Amino acid sequence: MPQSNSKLHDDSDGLGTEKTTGRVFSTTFSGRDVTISDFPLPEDAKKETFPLPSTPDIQPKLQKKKPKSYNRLQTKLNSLDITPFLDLMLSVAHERDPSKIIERASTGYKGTHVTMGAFWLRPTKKMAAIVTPHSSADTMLRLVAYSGLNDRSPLNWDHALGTYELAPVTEPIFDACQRGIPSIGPSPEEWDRPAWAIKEGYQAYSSFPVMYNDEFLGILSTFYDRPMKGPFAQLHSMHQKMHKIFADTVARALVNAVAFEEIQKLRGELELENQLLRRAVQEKRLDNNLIGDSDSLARVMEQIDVVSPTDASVLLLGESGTGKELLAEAIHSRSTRNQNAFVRVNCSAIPHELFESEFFGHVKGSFTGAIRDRVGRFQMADNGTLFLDEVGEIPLELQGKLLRVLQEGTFEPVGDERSRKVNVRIVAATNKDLTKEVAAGRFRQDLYFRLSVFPINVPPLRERRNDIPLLARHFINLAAKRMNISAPRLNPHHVERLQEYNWPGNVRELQNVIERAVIMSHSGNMELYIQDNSNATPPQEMNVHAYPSTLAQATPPASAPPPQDIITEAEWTAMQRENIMQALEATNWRVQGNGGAAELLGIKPTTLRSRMQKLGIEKR
Ligand SMILES: Nc1ncnc2c1ncn2[C@@H]1O[C@H](COP(=O)(O)OP(=O)(O)OP(=O)(O)O)[C@@H](O)[C@H]1O
Repeated sequence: MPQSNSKLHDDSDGLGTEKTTGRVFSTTFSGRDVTISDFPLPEDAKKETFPLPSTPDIQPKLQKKKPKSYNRLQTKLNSLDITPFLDLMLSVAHERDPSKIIERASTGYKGTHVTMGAFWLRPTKKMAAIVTPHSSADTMLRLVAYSGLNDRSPLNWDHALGTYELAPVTEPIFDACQRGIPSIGPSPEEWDRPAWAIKEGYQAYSSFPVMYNDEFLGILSTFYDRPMKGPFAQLHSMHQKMHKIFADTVARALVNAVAFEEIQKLRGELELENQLLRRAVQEKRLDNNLIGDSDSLARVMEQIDVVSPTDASVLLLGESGTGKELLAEAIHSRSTRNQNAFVRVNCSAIPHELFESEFFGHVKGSFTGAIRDRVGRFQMADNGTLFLDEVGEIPLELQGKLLRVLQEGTFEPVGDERSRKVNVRIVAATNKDLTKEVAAGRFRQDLYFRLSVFPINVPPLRERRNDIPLLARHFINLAAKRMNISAPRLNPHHVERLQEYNWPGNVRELQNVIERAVIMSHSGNMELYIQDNSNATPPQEMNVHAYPSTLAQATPPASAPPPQDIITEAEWTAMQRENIMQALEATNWRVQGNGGAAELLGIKPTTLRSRMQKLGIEKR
């Protein structure tokens, strides 16, 4: 049953006399905070239902004694327009911004004889978006909205204790509401009014708990300037029903809005995290893929850093297998287009008659075999990067069409007259000397100029031998991981041999040689099969087709390794020493434990220590 208050504190000294400029107030009374622990919850409290009072009949006495007043009141009640209330409830229910719900709540207290409305919230974690959780956790109430009589805004509302002063929730109200029970005081006799209520002229009140699924969120209260009894009991009863709807609507709207905000926040965080992860993956890919610390590769990377963020066309020039495609990917990853597609076209692999369709797409039926519409590479790369590998292989008669897209950004799919507009950044690569091709009339000069806005020369591997050990280790690890075996060791002798070789097939050939060696390795020992061509002069222009398979070139004789592979005892000791030093250096001289040098070398820490002693290895 709704409660009336029999016991009340005069809490004039607990009104929270501090003046504040905000609209959020601590609720204090009797000089202390109201805490939920002050009012232990009865076990079965939440299971009870609390019906509202049935609407009382207007006093028959009044009808008899003062028929005029009775009629006036009856007319007023009959003509009560609840449309604004319904509109307010709807707008609260649909609102997704918690602070706007609070704002609207403060406008919901209008009603005949309603002098003041107040909304207190528990500063729980759930409501953190609205009220900062208090250090005493969620046990204090805060006044988050209130309004004065009729249209007077809280700003102008002159309270006896000054503007913005707090009318605190009183103990009996709190006690009832936090158990989910409304607290009703229809007249001063049934409500032991505190001094501030007397001063303000509040004669009656009703307070409703704001509950969500048995959870007490706060209190909504209204105060009246006259006793709501006798002829006004019916009005008060109607107000209570509206009040109950108001409290329930606010509770649901608030919980939904807070949850919605939380979802938005999480979605934002997730998006950000995804972006960071994508970036991390990209950087990792770059770091993992582009191996090398030679000066010449560093110079290439400097140029890539400069040109990547621009939209300039880049022409990568270099022998086959030098890493031009990897560098093209690096340009894309470091550009502002990196969230969009990187599309590769190998111009040397497209049959002549399919070039146009490959680049620009086609519509169904435009030629024999065009059984459905096809999107061309330019369309796929819209807002991204199009990598034209082996660009020197594009037939002369198509070069004009390509030039037009590069100049105007428009093209027509085969069999379609409508132009398409695209925004594509071009990175091209070739192992041909394009100036010679231009001179020979096989490549359009205007297209050459268009493509080579920013030419980058990628040095062959033999001109950056410093990169060889790093690349070799990288490829050993990759191959071992793929084969699910532990990575065989690369010893100084291997390195020496790899660095002596001329690598006409560049990094691709090195990768092949290493992969083969890993496949053939036994118990961590690796044999390299490299054809000794150290004196061979690499051709000026080369492409993959002009060369026999490097793997075939490197096929070892079926017999045992050649005699030059045998090393002396002294060389062996030096190699061992070097190997141990490398492991120690790599682990910052940590001998044992996870990721320690002993683990790297695949031996026991005690064995490593005794070898270090034998070889005279001491920390530098
Ligand atoms: N710096 C590098 N670090 C790691 N791997 C590399 C590096 N350079 C090249 N590679 C690897 O070598 C192989 C050949 O590289 P890529 O295909 O990029 O060369 P390319 O110059 O484009 O060759 P082509 O002209 O024949 O198309 C690839 O497997 C690539 O991953």
